[in-house]
Amino acid sequence: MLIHRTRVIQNLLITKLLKIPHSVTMSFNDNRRWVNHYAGPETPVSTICEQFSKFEGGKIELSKDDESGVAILKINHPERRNALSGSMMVDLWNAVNTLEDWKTGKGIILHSVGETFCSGGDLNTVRQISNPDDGYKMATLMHDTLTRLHQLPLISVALIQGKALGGGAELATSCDFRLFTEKGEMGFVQGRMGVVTGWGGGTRLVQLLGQHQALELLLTSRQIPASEAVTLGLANGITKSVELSEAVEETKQWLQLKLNHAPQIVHALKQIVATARAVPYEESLRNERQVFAMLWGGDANKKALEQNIKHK
Ligand SMILES: CCCC(=O)SCCNC(=O)CCNC(=O)[C@H](O)C(C)(C)COP(=O)(O)OP(=O)(O)OC[C@H]1O[C@@H](n2cnc3c(N)ncnc32)[C@H](O)[C@@H]1OP(=O)(O)O
Repeated sequence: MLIHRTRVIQNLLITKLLKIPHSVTMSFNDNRRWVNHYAGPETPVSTICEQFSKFEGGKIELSKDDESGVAILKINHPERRNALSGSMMVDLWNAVNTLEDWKTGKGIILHSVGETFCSGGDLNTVRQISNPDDGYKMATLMHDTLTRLHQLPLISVALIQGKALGGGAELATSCDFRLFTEKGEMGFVQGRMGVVTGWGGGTRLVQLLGQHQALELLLTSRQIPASEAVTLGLANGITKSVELSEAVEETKQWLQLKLNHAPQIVHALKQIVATARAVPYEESLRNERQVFAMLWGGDANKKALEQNIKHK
C-alpha cells in the first residue's frame, strides 16, 4: 500500500516536473521501467470523423462490380503522393462501412493513382493535429477502419506500384495479400519521423513476419524493394506489368483465381482465417466449428455430394 502510494506521488511529481500534458501519464511500471502512455479521453469515432473531415485534400473512391464481385478502392491524391488527409481517412472509414454491407461481394483491390502507392499521413493534416489528444484520435479512427477492413469477409489485395511509406506501409498490411510491381517499395519510416506506427501496422507486421523481422524493419526504417518483400513474405508476388492499368488488370486476374467458390464459402473461409489471427486458439476453434456447422448439409454441400466429385 505504502509502495503504491509512493509510486503515485513519484509519478505525479515527474509528470509535473517534465511539463508533460495532462493526457500523458509517465509511470514506473511493474518491470521497473519508466513508460510514457496516453491516458486522455476516448472519443467516439463518429465525432472524430466530423473533426477530421475538415482537413481536406484528395479522395478515396470506392467502386463495386456486382458481376465479378470485386470492388476497387482507389487512393487518389497524386499531388501529395497519395498521402492520406483527414477527409481521406473519413472516406476510407465510410468505404469500409459500405463494404461491410456488400453481401454478394468477394474481393477488394486497393490501389492508387500515379507513381507512389501512399506516402503516409498527409503532412498538412499531421501538422494541424500535432498533439497527443489529436494523435490518439487519428490512431483510434485508423485502428477502427483498418481493423474492420482487415476483418471483412472479402479477400483483399493491395497493389504496391511505388513507394508505400509510413502510414502507407501500415495501410498495405491491412489487406490479406500484397502484390508489388517491380517499382514497389515498402518502408516503415515512422521512427525517422520521430514517431512509431499509428495505424496498427506494428501489430500487423508482427503477425505477418514475426517479432524479429518486424523489429528489424521498424528500427531501421529501410525501404524494402519488391524482390526482398517476396523473400520476407511481405509481398505475395510481383506483377509482370509495371504500367499501372495493366498491373491492376493483372491483380484482378490474380485475385479472381482465388474467388471461384460461392460468396458464402469465400466469406466463411475468410472468417476462419481472420478470426484465427485475432483471437486465442480455443476461441478460434469455437468460431471454426460454428462457421462449419452453418454450411454442413446446406444446399451447396448437398449439391456437391450429389455430383460425386473426384478431386483428381
Ligand atoms: C501514422 C502515420 C505516420 C506517417 O505516415 S509518417 C510518414 C510521413 N510521410 C513522409 O514523411 C513522406 C515524405 N515524402 C517523401 O519522402 C517524398 O515526397 C516521396 C513520397 C518519396 C515522393 O518523392 P517525389 O516523388 O520526389 O516527390 P516530392 O518529394 O517532390 O513530393 C511531391 C509533392 O508531394 C508532397 N508530399 C509528399 N509526401 C507528402 C505527405 N506525406 N504529405 C503531404 N505532402 C506530401 C511534397 O511536399 C511535394 O509537394 P510540393 O509539390 O513541393 O508542394
